Amino acid sequence: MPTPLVVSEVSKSFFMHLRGGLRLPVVENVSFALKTGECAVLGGPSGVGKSSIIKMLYGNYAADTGQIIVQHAGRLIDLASASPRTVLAVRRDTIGYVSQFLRTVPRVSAVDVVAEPLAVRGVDREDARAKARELLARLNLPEMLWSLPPATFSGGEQQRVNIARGFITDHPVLLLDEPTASLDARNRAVVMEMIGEKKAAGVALLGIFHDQDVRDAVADAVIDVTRFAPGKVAA
Ligand SMILES: Nc1ncnc2c1ncn2[C@@H]1O[C@H](COP(=O)(O)OP(=O)(O)OP(=O)(O)O)[C@@H](O)[C@H]1O
Repeated sequence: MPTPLVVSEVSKSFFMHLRGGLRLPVVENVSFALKTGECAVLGGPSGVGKSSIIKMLYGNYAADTGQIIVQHAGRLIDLASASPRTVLAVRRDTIGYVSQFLRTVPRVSAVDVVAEPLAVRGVDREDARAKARELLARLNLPEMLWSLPPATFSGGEQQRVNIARGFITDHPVLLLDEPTASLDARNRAVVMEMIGEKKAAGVALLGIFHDQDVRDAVADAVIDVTRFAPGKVAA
């Protein structure tokens, strides 16, 4: 089965410059591969480093050591040593990300927030908006909110805008950081269905899921992050 993303011996520490340069090791020797058409889930207790791993894969956090190899534009790229320009190109075309919280932009409507990733890839703006409306309707966001900026939306409404924005493109790799944390059962079910459709389309997904029922429904593989605790030799 094709592996669009391979993580090899990645380690990460945080340096607390305001605490006398204290070094906080978080994960060591992180190694796994994502498979096309499957959803892998990062497991382990709070604080073990799940979000930090996702953020390294998206280039938000730098890895200290190791490689993050992604198939991008017909080539293999090591994200751990890629230039910022390459990281941005990978984000536009290859790796999508649904973060836990929506970063709102003042005065931009929910529809345009969702449509933007398609628009930057050259899709006609009206076509992008039509697809955005379709996703917002599917995620049961009330139509009267579509033309408003999401800054004042509830936590669950903002999360649905964020999910629509992350799912609107056809990135071959999709990272999900607790996308269902603030959702009710009806909308959690919609997201589980959307994840199933991504798998069927051949997308490789990596997620963190707070809810056991969502995890059980979507996970093809569980990556236990306690294996990568500092001082342990990863199996
Ligand atoms: N930017 C940062 N600066 C300093 N320490 C950080 C930073 N980000 C994360 N950490 C620390 O790294 C450790 C792992 O955090 P991370 O958020 O990756 O854990 P997690 O497994 O996702 O936790 P949770 O399930 O609670 O979300 C924690 O001890 C956290 O305090």
